[in-house]
Amino acid sequence: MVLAVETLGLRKTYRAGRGRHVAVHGLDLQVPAGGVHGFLGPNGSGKTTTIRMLLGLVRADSGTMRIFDQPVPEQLPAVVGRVGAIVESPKFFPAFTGTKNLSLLAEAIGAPRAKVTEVLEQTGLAERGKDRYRGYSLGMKQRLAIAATLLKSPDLLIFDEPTNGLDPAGIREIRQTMRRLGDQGRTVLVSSHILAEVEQVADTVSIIGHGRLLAAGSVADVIGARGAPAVRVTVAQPEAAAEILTRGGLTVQRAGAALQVHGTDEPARITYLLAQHGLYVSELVAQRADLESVFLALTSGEGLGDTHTTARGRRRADAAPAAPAAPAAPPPGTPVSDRSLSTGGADA
Ligand SMILES: Nc1ncnc2c1ncn2[C@@H]1O[C@H](COP(=O)(O)OP(=O)(O)OP(=O)(O)O)[C@@H](O)[C@H]1O
Repeated sequence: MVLAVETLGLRKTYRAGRGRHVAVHGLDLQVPAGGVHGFLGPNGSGKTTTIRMLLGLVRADSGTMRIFDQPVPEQLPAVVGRVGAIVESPKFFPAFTGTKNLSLLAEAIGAPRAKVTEVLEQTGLAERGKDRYRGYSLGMKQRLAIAATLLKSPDLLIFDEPTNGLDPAGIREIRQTMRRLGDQGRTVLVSSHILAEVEQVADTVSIIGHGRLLAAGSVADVIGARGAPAVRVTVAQPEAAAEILTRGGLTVQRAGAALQVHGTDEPARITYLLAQHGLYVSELVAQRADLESVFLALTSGEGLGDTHTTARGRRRADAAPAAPAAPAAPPPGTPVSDRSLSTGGADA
């Protein structure tokens, strides 16, 4: 597999009080060349720090990084022409049109004028190029930022949370733009903590928590390996029901007032176990496995997972990261170590 980006044992610590906080913790990342790669993790899991290290904006403590097989940051000047990134909101002149803003940038980097029209088309802004930037919606502003990165025809595009603050229509536009770029054979590395949008657009994903890789591979592989279907159960006494189902060998998570039950795809087994103890369900919904459920299971304890009951019936509000009750063996093409699935949080 040809890789656009590869990191090995990447580590970054920041000073925190008298000690150090581990932001990126021995991260092994592999981004295949061509297509859209979702770089997923909860807030504070180390996505931005990783991207900033790749772009030479922050120095790594240890580990290696390669972009298109060139070691970076050492060889960054050799590959930077092939890389376009949006890490922070770029600055445009509000009183100038989109076209004018892009023309100025094109001139600055020596890109041909025809390129401006081309990138406006690629980002779906052709119709609005003559409008002033200050009248653009947030989604259009973000697409203009993407258009600006496309001026130099990069092979690798790195977007850090590109849909932050956008409404659903804006999110869809960015998603379509990323998909179009991936279909053109470019590599799009997009970080996000919003699963639904990434699941629809990504070919492959890496999921991180506390700066470690928790799962990676194609979206189908990652869901297939860990996204066992769940059943959502609403019952009058959820605490008692959770105990009973856990004793019955099922894995139970609290999901608001309801329970999320893994370990069986037979809802009848759940009703049977509960009815034996005089508990009757008011609602039972079999749920499709998706990236979101995998993500929540892998990152429970990272601040996103719900309180859940363990096999011993203990309630843990802050379980160790990556603690699905029975982690499946990593499927082929899933460079995940058991260590990263079973160890605790950052050891700053
Ligand atoms: N300059 C810095 N100094 C100190 N700590 C930092 C710095 N930058 C990031 N951190 C810490 O490092 C950890 C990782 O942060 P990072 O921004 O990389 O995560 P993230 O996954 O991108 O999160 P988000 O989605 O919120 O942007 C966090 O605990 C953060 O507080």
